[in-house]
Amino acid sequence: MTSLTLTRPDDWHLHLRDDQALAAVVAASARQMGRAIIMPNLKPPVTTTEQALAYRERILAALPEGSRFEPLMTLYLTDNTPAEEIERAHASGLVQAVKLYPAGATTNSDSGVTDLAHCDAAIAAMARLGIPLLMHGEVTDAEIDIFDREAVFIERVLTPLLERHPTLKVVFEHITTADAAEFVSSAPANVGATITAHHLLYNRNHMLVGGIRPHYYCLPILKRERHRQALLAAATSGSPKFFLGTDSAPHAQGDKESACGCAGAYTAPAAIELYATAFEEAGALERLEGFASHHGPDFYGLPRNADTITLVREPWTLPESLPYADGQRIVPLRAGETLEWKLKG
Ligand SMILES: NC(=O)N[C@@H](CC(=O)O)C(=O)O
Ligand SMILES: [Zn+2]
Ligand SMILES: [Zn+2]
Repeated sequence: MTSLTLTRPDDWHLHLRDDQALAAVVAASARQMGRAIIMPNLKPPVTTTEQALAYRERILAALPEGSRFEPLMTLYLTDNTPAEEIERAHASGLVQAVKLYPAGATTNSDSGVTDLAHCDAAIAAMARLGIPLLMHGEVTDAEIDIFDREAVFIERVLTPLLERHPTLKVVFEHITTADAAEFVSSAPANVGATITAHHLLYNRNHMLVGGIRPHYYCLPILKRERHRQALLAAATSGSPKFFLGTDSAPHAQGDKESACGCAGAYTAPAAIELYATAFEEAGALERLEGFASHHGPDFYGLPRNADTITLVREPWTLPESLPYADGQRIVPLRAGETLEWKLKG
């Protein structure tokens, strides 16, 4: 196969940051994706509908001329989010989901939820209004090993939540384990999951063998090969529960290449090409369109995109770094390496 045309994909998990960083990264997603679910973990976090709508305006203002990219906004759930805020979000028509960060789990999650019991009224409103809860699915207890935090989250947080709110739409974000893939596969239709390109392409050896490679460090952390294989099987299974969410998470080069480096992989510049690489490796390129372009909008109850993109088999090399905020640079995942597939146009 030398060319592949797909319904235009959407990114169901994207970090765009703000200000100069936003201006530096938004075009990379807008040229590939029709829409994206925009993560609310800014400093300070996007906790109200009013803030989400203002952030949306800043994103639209940062887009290249003529772009039709649509940011789908989210609210950052806190211990104090009132049910009325969920109602305002729903009434706006522009806020599509609410994001759960367990307090301290990841980048800018300090204002996150300490115990879901505090959020019961807000979650009941979400279940009633059909607003999905997007979850960073890791526990944060110091005694739980970082490689086990996702599996323990299923047992301690996700299972009891779904018992209490069985009709709540839940997206288990950026899943990284066989445990999560199995849980979602056997859950009812209101439970879906996003899978990143980097978790389909890499295991923890890529990050740690022959030197520590900070650009592969993200949360949830890369797992062992058995888990990567389970994620590939889920993504290429054709199941409508699994869809594309890059979790492209830009951090300046200096903040990654540091004695205490930030978590996050910047994959937006070659997102669809990275997914095509993973699907081809699994011998399942014909399943890419469902995963990238159909399952997400179907889950969210939104129309599929009406236009298409074309990938061509044309090797190209990702730049070593790209311009970022305040004169800094940013290193995309696979920097300086060659990709077989290239987005046309
Ligand atoms: N994935 C990451 O490693 N980092 C994300 C936060 C997140 O999605 O957990 C970020 O905002 O940098
Ligand atoms: Zn996360
Ligand atoms: Zn993320």
